[in-house]
Amino acid sequence: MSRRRLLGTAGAVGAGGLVVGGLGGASVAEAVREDPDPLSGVGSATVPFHGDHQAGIADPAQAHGHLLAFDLAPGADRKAAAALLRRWSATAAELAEGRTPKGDDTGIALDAGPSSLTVTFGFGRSFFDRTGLTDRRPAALEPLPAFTQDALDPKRGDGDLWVQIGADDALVAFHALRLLRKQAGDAVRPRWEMSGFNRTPGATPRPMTQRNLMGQVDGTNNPKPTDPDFEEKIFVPRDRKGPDAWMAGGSYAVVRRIRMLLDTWDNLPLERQERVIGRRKSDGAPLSGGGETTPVDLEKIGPDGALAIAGDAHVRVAAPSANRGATMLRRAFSYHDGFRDDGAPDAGLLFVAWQADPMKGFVPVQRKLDRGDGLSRFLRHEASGLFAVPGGCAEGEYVGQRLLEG
Ligand SMILES: C=CC1=C(C)c2cc3[nH]c(cc4nc(cc5[nH]c(cc1n2)c(C)c5CCC(=O)O)C(CCC(=O)O)=C4C)c(C)c3C=C
Ligand SMILES: [Fe+2]
Repeated sequence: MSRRRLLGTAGAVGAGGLVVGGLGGASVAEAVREDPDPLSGVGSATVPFHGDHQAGIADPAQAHGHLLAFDLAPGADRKAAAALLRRWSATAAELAEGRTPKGDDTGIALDAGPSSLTVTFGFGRSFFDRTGLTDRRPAALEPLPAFTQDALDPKRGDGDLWVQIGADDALVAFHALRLLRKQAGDAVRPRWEMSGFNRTPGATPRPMTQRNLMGQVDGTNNPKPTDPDFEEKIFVPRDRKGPDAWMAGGSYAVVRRIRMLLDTWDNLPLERQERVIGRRKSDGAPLSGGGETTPVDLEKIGPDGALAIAGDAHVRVAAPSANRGATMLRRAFSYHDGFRDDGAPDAGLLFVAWQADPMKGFVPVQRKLDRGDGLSRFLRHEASGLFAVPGGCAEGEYVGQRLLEG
């Protein structure tokens, strides 16, 4: 405690500095660093909450993630939902800046900086009926079609409200989860929660594309914010008109819990693993040649006279060029929830795909993968959700305000 001072009043020290949170009970004074040690790069990194788009979409996926869905409690109406989103937005904005919301006595994130915390809010299809807003429900929220290989658990899918939390520190991420849950009180009932992870920044000698639990470099051919058509493919146009004009600047999130049959996969020889994806495992380079970022050549014939990228290789079947340009931004977290009764790991990918319209992103691609993807033998789609994620808000506003007050 040598560098700390106990304050008799509640208060938070702002961004850049830090500190915050109480030490336990509500009557306990808050501990504040008088002369804080500088934060590491990871701890001090911030992602602004306010902006045209919500945070947690086009920025890199963090090391820790929580995906949560809530249903509105019986009797909670549009007004209650508006009050909740106002409160949640204010809290998310404060946390993203490294400030502690008034009254936070958890102490969970004490000492830590914002660590690239993002909180992203979305609405599920059922939200609109529950709040009397059915006529404002976007057509894009039509339920996803059933895919033949789906084995979905409805209790772990969909929901009225969806929250995605990401941070490069596990306690910072949990802190946000804890506060948002507390603030929601009786207005909502938790429906499902899934937690996941990615590689921690700084764990590799240089920044690299993530690896998934199958060991593959995953994310290479994602659309980039610098691509000329990125905005158009991923976000709803800013000049959107009609009943869902409130979605301007927003995006649609498809969330799939995809279990990997890791024991089966790990028994597959390397060469066959690479054939299934169409890329090298070591560095993610396409089997058609070059390095990780070399464009995939789907026409290339190998020395054996066969296609270098097999007919059922995942990258061939999923490629935009094979799906009339269908494009999505994949921003996933790995998960491991212990072991199943048969001893196999309950592990895989919390796959989150972002697009301006699911019918021009996830749906056509998944239809094709469902039929002809070599990777699907090693996967089980176990839960699914589709959420309308409104555009970002300015300071003093809240996410979803145009819907809830428009
Ligand atoms: C419906 C869309 C997709 C699902 C579901 C999906 C699941 C899934 N994918 C991997 C691993 C990799 N996917 C890769 C590329 C890739 N995947 C999709 C779509 C879905 N994947 C697309 C559109 C692409 C890009 C295709 C292209 O344009 O080349 C790759 C290669 C590296 C990369 O580009 O990211 C890997 C590896 C897993 C493990 C998985 C389910 C658990
Ligand atoms: Fe994929």
